[in-house]
Order: sequence, then structure tokens, then C-alpha cells
Amino acid sequence: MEPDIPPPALDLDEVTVAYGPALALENIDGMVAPGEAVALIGPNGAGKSTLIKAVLGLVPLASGRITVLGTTPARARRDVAYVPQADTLDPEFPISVGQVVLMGRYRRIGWLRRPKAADKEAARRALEQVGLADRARHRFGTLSGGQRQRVLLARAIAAEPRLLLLDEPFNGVDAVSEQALLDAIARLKEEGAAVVVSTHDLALAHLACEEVCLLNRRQYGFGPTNVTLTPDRLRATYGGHALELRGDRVIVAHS
Ligand SMILES: Nc1ncnc2c1ncn2[C@@H]1O[C@H](COP(=O)(O)OP(=O)(O)OP(=O)(O)O)[C@@H](O)[C@H]1O
Repeated sequence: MEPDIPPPALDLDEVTVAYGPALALENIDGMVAPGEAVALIGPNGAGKSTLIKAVLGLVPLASGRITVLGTTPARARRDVAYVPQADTLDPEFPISVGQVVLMGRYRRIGWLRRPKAADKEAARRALEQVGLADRARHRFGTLSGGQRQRVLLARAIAAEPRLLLLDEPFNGVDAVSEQALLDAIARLKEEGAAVVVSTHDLALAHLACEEVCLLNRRQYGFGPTNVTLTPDRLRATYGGHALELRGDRVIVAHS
């Protein structure tokens, strides 16, 4: 008998998305294996968030196909976690850090059931993994932006995802939070989860991602980071936008 080969965590097949008459994404093609991370890199408005929303099944495709964990985005949803940009959760919302993380369990336990001891333990461990175990009782809104981002990552970790989607998680976070985020991504990959991260931070792509997808409505490259993330390809992707190149490595790309 053939050994069972796990399906790709994510398979993009000629993915095209339109908002009315305007194409936001055109013919995006690529694959992410379990245990691997891909960085989505491109200027503002390139379609990175749109691609993440399409993988979540939140925007319809004009053509092409997205397969998540061997099935449709809607069917795979339970095994997919999403970390939005930290400023999308109202910091004034009167909820504790522990409660935010516990929300990650609800897709598994159902919104109407009470969390069990195992769920609370999973939430506690997730918070520990992002280095914020001592903040469980603090109000979410009292944390710094970087700490809030880590809490949202802990919520995603608590969901035990097989595919994790992160939308610009390193925007404006402090060095400690950045390292905590990198460590948590590394651990998830070790456990076999795949990670998709949209970012402007090219150093992060080099550090954490085996693959990159260069995006500006259409695809300017999708492949192993060390051969795909070249200055020439980046210039093409960013068009007229400013790039900061140090030596032959691109450290920061502004847009
Ligand atoms: N709901 C929408 N309706 C119409 N157009 C949209 C909608 N959402 C995004 N767009 C447009 O689609 C394009 C891609 O936007 P998207 O937010 O996916 O880019 P992005 O790469 O994530 O940018 P950013 O880095 O600024 O978040 C942009 O031109 C944007 O204006």
C-alpha cells in the first residue's frame, strides 16, 4: 500500500479575486506544505489581506481554486486560525487577557458550551508560549500594542490550528514581542502547522519563512525565500515604492 501523503496545508490554483470590476488578485499560484511558513510580501494595497480573506473563505473567487488541508476553505475553517492586525480588537472592550485567549477554543467546543478544564489549560499554555502567563487577569486594553498582538497569537495557538494566517503581525511591535512571535511561529511549525504571514519586514521573511510569495495584484514570485527574495524581484513587486537595500539584502521595504 502507498503511504498516506498529507495534503498541502494550502494550495492556490490560479486564484483571481475581483471587487466589482477591479481585480485585487490575478492568477495566484502556489503551495504551502505542513510545517512550513510563507511570507506574503508586497506594498500596501497589493492584495495580501484579500488573499488571507480568500483562504478563510470570506471573499469569493472570480476564478481559480483554493484548497485548504485537502478541502474547501469553508470546510477547513475549524483547523485554520487567523491573527488580525492588533488594532482590530477594541482595546476599550472590557475583557481579560485570559478570556481573549479562551475565545480561541470556541470553534472547537461550540459557542454555547462552557469551556472545560482542558480548554482552560490549553489557553493557559498558549499564553505561556507567548510569554504572557502572568497577564491572564489583566484587562486586554491595558497591554501595549505588541503585547496585544501576542495575546491574539495566543488565542490562535489555543485553537490548535493546522494552518495559521497572520496579517502583518510585526507592525509596530517591540523587540521582545517580535522575538516572542518568532518563537511561537517556530514552535507551531515544529508541531506541523503551516503558517502564512503577510509582512513588510523582509528580515522576518528570511528568519521565519521557508517560502515567499511576492504580490502586487499579480504574483512576482513564489518559492524558496533565499532564491525568490532578490532585489530585482522586490523592485518589480514594489514598482515605484521606496525600498531600503543594505548590501544585497533587503532589510526594510516601505510602501
Ligand atoms: N471590500 C473591498 N471592496 C473594494 N475594494 C477593496 C476591498 N478590500 C480591498 N479592496 C481593494 O483591493 C486591493 C487590495 O487590498 P488589500 O487590503 O487586500 O491589500 P493589502 O496588500 O492587504 O494592503 P495593506 O498592506 O494596506 O493592508 C486594494 O486596491 C484595496 O483598495
